[in-house]
Amino acid sequence: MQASIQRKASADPTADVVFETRELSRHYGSGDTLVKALDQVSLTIAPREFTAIVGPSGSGKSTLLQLMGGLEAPTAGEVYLRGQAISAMSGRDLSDFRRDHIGFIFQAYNLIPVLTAAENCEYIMLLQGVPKAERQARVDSMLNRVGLSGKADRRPAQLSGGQQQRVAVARAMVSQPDIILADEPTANLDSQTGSDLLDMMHELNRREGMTFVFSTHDPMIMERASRLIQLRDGRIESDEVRA
Ligand SMILES: Nc1ncnc2c1ncn2[C@@H]1O[C@H](COP(=O)(O)OP(=O)(O)OP(=O)(O)O)[C@@H](O)[C@H]1O
Repeated sequence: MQASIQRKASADPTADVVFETRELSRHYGSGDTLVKALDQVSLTIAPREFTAIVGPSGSGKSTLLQLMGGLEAPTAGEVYLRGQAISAMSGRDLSDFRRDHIGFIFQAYNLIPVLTAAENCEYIMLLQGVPKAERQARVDSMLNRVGLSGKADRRPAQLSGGQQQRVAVARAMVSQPDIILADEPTANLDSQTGSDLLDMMHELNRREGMTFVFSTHDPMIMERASRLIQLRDGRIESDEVRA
């Protein structure tokens, strides 16, 4: 009995882990100017978590998110997404993997200014070779879910900051990634707009099971988070599961 349970568990060791970091470090400079932005951080993220990474300025939050997303290379340690070592990939393999498995939401929205809201959402699926009819159906459905179906043909400059960030959420979700990494997504929004955006992401998390990891100073994100990871000086100071 015991043996069969163990065999079943080892058949898919990543089933209950989306993300894992092992002894992850990122150092800048050397000698007297050495900064351990991240220092041997090990953590796992389970499916459907709504995790906030918090901590004082300079504690390593953005660095951790950048390393988790493969946007920066670690000095030491490993990053795994669904059991695949992102930290061992480079070049085209890394960018293709990132495109297909990770959604990013940035503080400054980072939409392509010459494309409409719909085209911004469609862009990654174009690169993935998703057929046109499916692209359009997914974009329509996603823009509807973020409350922007009437604004599909507007370019970013014709949208408010909150609406642009909704497009960014739709763009991150529409290619159905394993996880969404959001770096201070509400930092440029007024509190009502930020609160509405968070309610929307929380709803997507609960209804569709999308896994989110935020780096943030925003108390509104902390209130809604199912898990709070507190960093200090590049290390995990506390890790609290709340739901
Ligand atoms: N490119 C870099 N070169 C040198 N030091 C860096 C670099 N990037 C980050 N650091 C340093 O690493 C440490 C962690 O920075 P990081 O941006 O991850 O912190 P943070 O918690 O996100 O801060 P904030 O809340 O202010 O955004 C800081 O001491 C920072 O100065």
